[in-house]
Amino acid sequence: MGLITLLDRTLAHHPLSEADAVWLLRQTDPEAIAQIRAAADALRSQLCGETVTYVINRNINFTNICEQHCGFCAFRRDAGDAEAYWLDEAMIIQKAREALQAKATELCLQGGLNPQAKRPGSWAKTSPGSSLDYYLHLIDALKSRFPTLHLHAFSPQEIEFIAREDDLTVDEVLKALRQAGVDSLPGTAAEVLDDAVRRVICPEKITSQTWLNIVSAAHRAGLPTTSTMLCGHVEMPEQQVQHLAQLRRLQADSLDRWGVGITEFILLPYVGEMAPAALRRRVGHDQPRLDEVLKLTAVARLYLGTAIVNHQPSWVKLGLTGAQRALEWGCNDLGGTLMEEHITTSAGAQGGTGLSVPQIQQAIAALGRPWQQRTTLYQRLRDQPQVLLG
Ligand SMILES: C[S@@+](CC[C@H](N)C(=O)[O-])C[C@H]1O[C@@H](n2cnc3c(N)ncnc32)[C@H](O)[C@@H]1O
Ligand SMILES: Nc1c(NC[C@H](O)[C@H](O)[C@H](O)CO)[nH]c(=O)[nH]c1=O
Ligand SMILES: N[C@@H](Cc1ccc(O)cc1)C(=O)O
Ligand code: SF4
Repeated sequence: MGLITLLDRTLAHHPLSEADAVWLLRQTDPEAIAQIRAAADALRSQLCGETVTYVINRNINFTNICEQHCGFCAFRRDAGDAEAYWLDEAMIIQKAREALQAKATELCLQGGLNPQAKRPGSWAKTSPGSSLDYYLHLIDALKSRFPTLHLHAFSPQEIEFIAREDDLTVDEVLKALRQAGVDSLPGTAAEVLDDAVRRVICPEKITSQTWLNIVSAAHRAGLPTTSTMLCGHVEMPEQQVQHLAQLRRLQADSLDRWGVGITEFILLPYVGEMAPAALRRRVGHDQPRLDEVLKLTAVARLYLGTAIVNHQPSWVKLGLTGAQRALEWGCNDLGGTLMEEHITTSAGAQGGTGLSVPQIQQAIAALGRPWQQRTTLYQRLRDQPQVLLG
């Protein structure tokens, strides 16, 4: 089958096969790549329309103390290191209050896996207390004060960490967090869902199957998730497509069984500049290669098809101009204002740590597209999409 026929079939919602997706990723001819971009952009237009959405949120990375040592992570520290930090609850509440004043609808909470983060409480069996009680107390402190803020919190890796520390099941942890006020989970820690890649870049992390099981368990517990892929390091096109295939299958299964699933796909290009030297040297580039990221952005849009319709680039990692380009390669969302970001910024990302609402709106308007504020779960917040003139 020729390229044009394949792309036309995809636009007619014929699911792309894994072999065809790999073949698309291997295209190097500029004309072929232009066709792939155009098809991804057309599918975006068909499934999402022209409007580009964004969310007003604050990102809080509440501790960088982490028991793991992922090969790409410049953020983690050991307890006692000069730059180690662990925000207390009063500080987190203060940040949430500021977020609400800035009209945020969401707090995104993620941190290191800190074995000291324990509290006495109903789940505690021994003296320093339980990990789950620490997280529950934090969520309750935020939800009781700011009941309208959507709490997008804790990656599948953090869920597994809590369960392991307290000898609980993942289901028990998810149920308790949901009851306390967690509204959805960030789908980070996915990296590449291929255990050969994970052995190289994050050998201590949960396996691919455990990530899939926890995301599925979250959906079963009524918690939507996002989905991500950390790309641009040691992985091959086959492994990238394997990752997308597992997301597509998981989404079909979750929506079919529980009517709750993945809300968006976010490509996270590896930033190596200040990341640990071993992987940085092996990868051989410090900032994302935009043309590779854009091609993968387009193929992800085409492969995920009607299964995951919202695609978001990471402006933190690509810069706002790179993220604008991604909006022409299949993306329909610009993500959050963030207000602060520490994870990829500490790795040397150049996109900055926050965007104002006017910056986001102007970046979208400059592409001639309407913008609209959304909630975390993609409900549109204003009645009419608006276009900034001039
Ligand atoms: C830092 S972790 C925070 C939550 C938790 N510690 C975990 O690993 O799931 C969130 C995500 O940031 C991303 N990340 C970390 N370092 C990065 C880097 N140098 N470049 C791009 N993304 C990075 C990874 O995809 C990781 O899963
Ligand atoms: N939280 C970080 C993000 N993105 C989060 C999104 O803005 C938002 O929470 C999501 O779209 C929910 O629907 N990106 C980063 O690069 N770093 C973060 O810490
Ligand atoms: N964008 C992710 C969260 C995230 C992404 C990248 C990071 O480096 C950190 C966090 C989500 O909302 O699900
Ligand atoms: S990516 Fe997450 S788990 Fe891995 S070292 Fe960094 S903070 Fe820890």
